[in-house]
Amino acid sequence: MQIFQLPMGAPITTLTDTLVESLSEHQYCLIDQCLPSDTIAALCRLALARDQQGQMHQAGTSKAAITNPNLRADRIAWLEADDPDPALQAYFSLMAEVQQMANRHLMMGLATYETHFALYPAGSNGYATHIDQFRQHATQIPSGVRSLTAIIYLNEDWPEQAGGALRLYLDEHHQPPEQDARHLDILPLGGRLVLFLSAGFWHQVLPAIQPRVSVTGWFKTR
Ligand SMILES: O=C(O)CCC(=O)C(=O)O
Ligand SMILES: [Fe+2]
Repeated sequence: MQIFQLPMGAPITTLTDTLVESLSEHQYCLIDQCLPSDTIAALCRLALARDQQGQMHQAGTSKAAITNPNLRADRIAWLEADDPDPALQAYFSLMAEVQQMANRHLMMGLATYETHFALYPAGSNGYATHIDQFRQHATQIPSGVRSLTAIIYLNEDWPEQAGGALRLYLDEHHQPPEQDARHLDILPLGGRLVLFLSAGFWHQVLPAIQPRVSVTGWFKTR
């Protein structure tokens, strides 16, 4: 598994090269330190504060896309791009850059972005194996569908024994794959950005013994 580390204050060309190369070659991309650590910490505090203020709600699942609707443990709060919070502004700017790069260099035609904080409580079961996009008929042009998934993890540190990895299944499967099918286990380390083609990967969140905080979004094509 290749994980790119962005040097502090890396020029945007470094991010572009990494993202474009990795997405076109593997259809996924992992970048550590995607935002300064104080921004990640501020986002984490904000997510926890919103939870404490009762602004998060139990996430639902879309029937056709999930194998076991009883197994999605996170609480979520949707986010608005015009939120004045500085950490959220930094987050939305980074996502705007990602969108621009994907469109300019990979012709992805990404038009809109929807995003939420997610908080999996301590001892949660995670999120059962699912895919973020309904499968389209090969001749259909996808429209208004989730095309690129973007997750940034917000826990400052994350010991491996805490569980909670994102298990990304690597091969194409027409049905949810068995747990031991070829996969990557990606630890939810603060500042780590994971991008993948929404239609391309079955994935799940493994059970975690500690609270797991992230911000997850989807770029949609029109
Ligand atoms: O948090 C993660 O690692 C993945 C979350 C996810 O798959 C989803 O919200 O659709
Ligand atoms: Fe997902």
